[in-house]
Amino acid sequence: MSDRAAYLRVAAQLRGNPGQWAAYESRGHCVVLAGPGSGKTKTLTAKMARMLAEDVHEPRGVACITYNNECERELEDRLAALGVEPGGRVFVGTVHSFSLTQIVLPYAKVAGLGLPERFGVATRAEKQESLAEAAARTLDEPGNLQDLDFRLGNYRRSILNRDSVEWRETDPELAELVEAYEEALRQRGLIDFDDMPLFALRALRDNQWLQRALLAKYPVLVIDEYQDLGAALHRMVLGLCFRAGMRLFAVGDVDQSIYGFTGARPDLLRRLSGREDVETVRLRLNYRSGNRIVVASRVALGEERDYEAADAAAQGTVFIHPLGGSYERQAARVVEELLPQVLARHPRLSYRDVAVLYPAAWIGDAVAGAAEAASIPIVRSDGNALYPRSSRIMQWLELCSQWCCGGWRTGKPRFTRLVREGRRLFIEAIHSDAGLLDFHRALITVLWERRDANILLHRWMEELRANVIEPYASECVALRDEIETLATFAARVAPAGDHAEMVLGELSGSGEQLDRLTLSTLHSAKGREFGVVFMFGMDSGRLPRNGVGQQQLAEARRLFYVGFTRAKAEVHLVHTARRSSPFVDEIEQHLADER
Ligand SMILES: Nc1ncnc2c1ncn2[C@@H]1O[C@H](COP(=O)(O)OP(=O)(O)OP(=O)(O)O)[C@@H](O)[C@H]1O
Repeated sequence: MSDRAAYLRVAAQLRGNPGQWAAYESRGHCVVLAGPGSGKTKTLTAKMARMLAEDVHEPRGVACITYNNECERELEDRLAALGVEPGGRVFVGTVHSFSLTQIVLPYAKVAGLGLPERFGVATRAEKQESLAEAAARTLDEPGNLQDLDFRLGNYRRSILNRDSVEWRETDPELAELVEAYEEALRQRGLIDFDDMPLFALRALRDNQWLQRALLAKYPVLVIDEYQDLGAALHRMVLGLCFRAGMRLFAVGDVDQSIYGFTGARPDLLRRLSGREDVETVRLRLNYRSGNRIVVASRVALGEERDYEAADAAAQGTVFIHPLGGSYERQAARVVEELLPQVLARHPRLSYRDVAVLYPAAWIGDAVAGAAEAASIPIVRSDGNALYPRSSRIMQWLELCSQWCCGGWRTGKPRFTRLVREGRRLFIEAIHSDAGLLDFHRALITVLWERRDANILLHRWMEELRANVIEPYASECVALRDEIETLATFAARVAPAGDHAEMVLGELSGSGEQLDRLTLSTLHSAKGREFGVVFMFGMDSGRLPRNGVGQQQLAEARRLFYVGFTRAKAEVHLVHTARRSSPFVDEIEQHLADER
């Protein structure tokens, strides 16, 4: 299951760092608390590979939970390098997918959750419809539905006990709205994303045997990015690990908590590490960034930390660029002037080592436009991307396209991976080895005939959708929103769509296209690293936004810190002339003091 030689090689690196080694050698509950680039994920993945090989015997396995699909993708890539493949005895996924696939779907009926036999996961449109109905029923003036959705989500995520006074009295109107909304969903035979961990918690709380069943399957629970995972997961951890007996290995950094608006609670990580039955390990060395970047990042955070660069010889550089004009003009300067200078300074780097990070997707439009005008290939992770890169079905489609564009010859990716990932995706529809064989056959039949990077994407997708995706997805309740995402994308590449000319090679990012400049929101860059990072749009009023309260201000600062600490060799802070963010001003002052 894991590649012993590979994880032992990593272990040899961890041995040189007493903290990493202590975590790797830990026997009981262990929490690693450390700053950016300190090797939390490296330690976690090596530890997981080791546990699968040495501590946890087949058929038992390890469940690994992380924040979102993007983080899952990063983890899976890193685990794959250690020979650990998700599926079977290894679960890797978000708290929502853990709740749905490991608890709610298999046990809803026996755990008495009161869900109909064939419930579905609501699409965006169905959620909106249910919310509109609930708002019309319970509120005199429903107002903006998007605002309501946001407030309702926060309320559901933050107050978990529905029988409590807190639930009824903190905001009685909102509590009533939530209940009406959930009722409207249930009448349609649906649950939504926030329901998943809530139902899972309820099932675990009311059924001791279910906790034991999970323990039997997964004696170890591994959690990455704990600071952003919220109250529901924390409750699950308390029950599963400290009462039922699962062993916990968690990593996180409260300074990188950037999802307060979705219910993240960094204090829960502090509480966890404060427990007497948990071994807490702290790491100080930053293996990613040059020393100047590490020192400046402490200024960016605005709090004293004792972090330092692991390699004192690597200095790193911080640049500040006040640029005039619109974001479009500024983006053109970045792409046409600054980027070539970077690549000239670092001949070993190419586009794939550089990221442009920005506070909001619409600012990314300017950068994407400039890159396109300069014929620079990009890969974009934000809400205005052609499709959400976090979508599981789109990730699988990318893999399939890579196989068709040469992977069938090079083994990158191997066909077995397409089948394995497909099985995870359509898990509700593939029940047996014979079923898996049918899936394998259907997939190879479609893909083998379409191994051509120049084929129009809509042609390729039409066949795949008709012969593989639709027959299997129709049986999967967990995939309904993913299918909606796929349909939106399919419409854009269809003959009447705005990307009708797109060919398969563009989806796969194959060949030369694999060397692409990363464009991402600061949020989506979490957990990643690049040789050079441009932080674009670092203007006052954008980061932080105008008029925000103390908590949001602190979170904006942490977001700036997260972006800053993605860089190994260079950070470029790009802002509109005379409109710099106060965070940029602080760095500028620090650089001036250093001189
Ligand atoms: N002991 C080590 N020896 C050499 N390189 C290391 C060591 N530990 C970590 N690294 C390298 O440091 C970089 C950062 O590691 P990793 O991504 O695991 O850090 P992290 O703590 O998860 O970062 P972040 O919280 O910023 O996402 C990676 O390139 C990793 O390979």
